[in-house]
Amino acid sequence: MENNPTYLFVVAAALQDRNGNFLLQKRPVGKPMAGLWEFPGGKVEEGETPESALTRELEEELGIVVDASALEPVAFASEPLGDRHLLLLLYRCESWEGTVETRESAELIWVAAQEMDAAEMPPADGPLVDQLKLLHPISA
Ligand SMILES: Nc1nc2c([nH]c(=O)n2[C@H]2C[C@H](O)[C@@H](COP(=O)(O)OP(=O)(O)OP(=O)(O)O)O2)c(=O)[nH]1
Repeated sequence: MENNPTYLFVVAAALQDRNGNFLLQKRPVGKPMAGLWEFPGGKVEEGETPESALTRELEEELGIVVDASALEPVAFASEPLGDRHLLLLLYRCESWEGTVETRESAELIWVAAQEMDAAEMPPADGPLVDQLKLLHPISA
């Protein structure tokens, strides 16, 4: 799908800590939409499932190991992005191995879904944030 000229296929994670806050990272200088806050993740590459792509991205970007079974689908976005069409799958994840730390010099913040409106995010993310606000509190 990565090379499909029509679709940009992206996966992202709403990592949730014990306080119920979610992780956002700042898109680095040099990338499109630099400076906006986003959910960690990235493009699905050829031969990957969405879940294997996301576990790869989380290890590359944050140094954590996530089991695909811990990825809970919560929302998706489907909208034009430049001359392509973005399909973004968002998963919630509450458990991982390792300590979250940026591997790509990105700024990280933990923030409640209810407070995410204050963070400037890509246009596709607004409805995703709305879905996070509706989620039940984290499991015991
Ligand atoms: N990771 C992420 N990407 C998002 C979000 N919202 C949103 O519109 N996007 C878009 C921005 C980009 O066009 C695309 C992700 O591409 P990217 O370039 O960051 O992915 P990547 O990590 O695979 O990057 P690269 O290896 O190509 O440098 O999805 C979001 O919340 N998280």
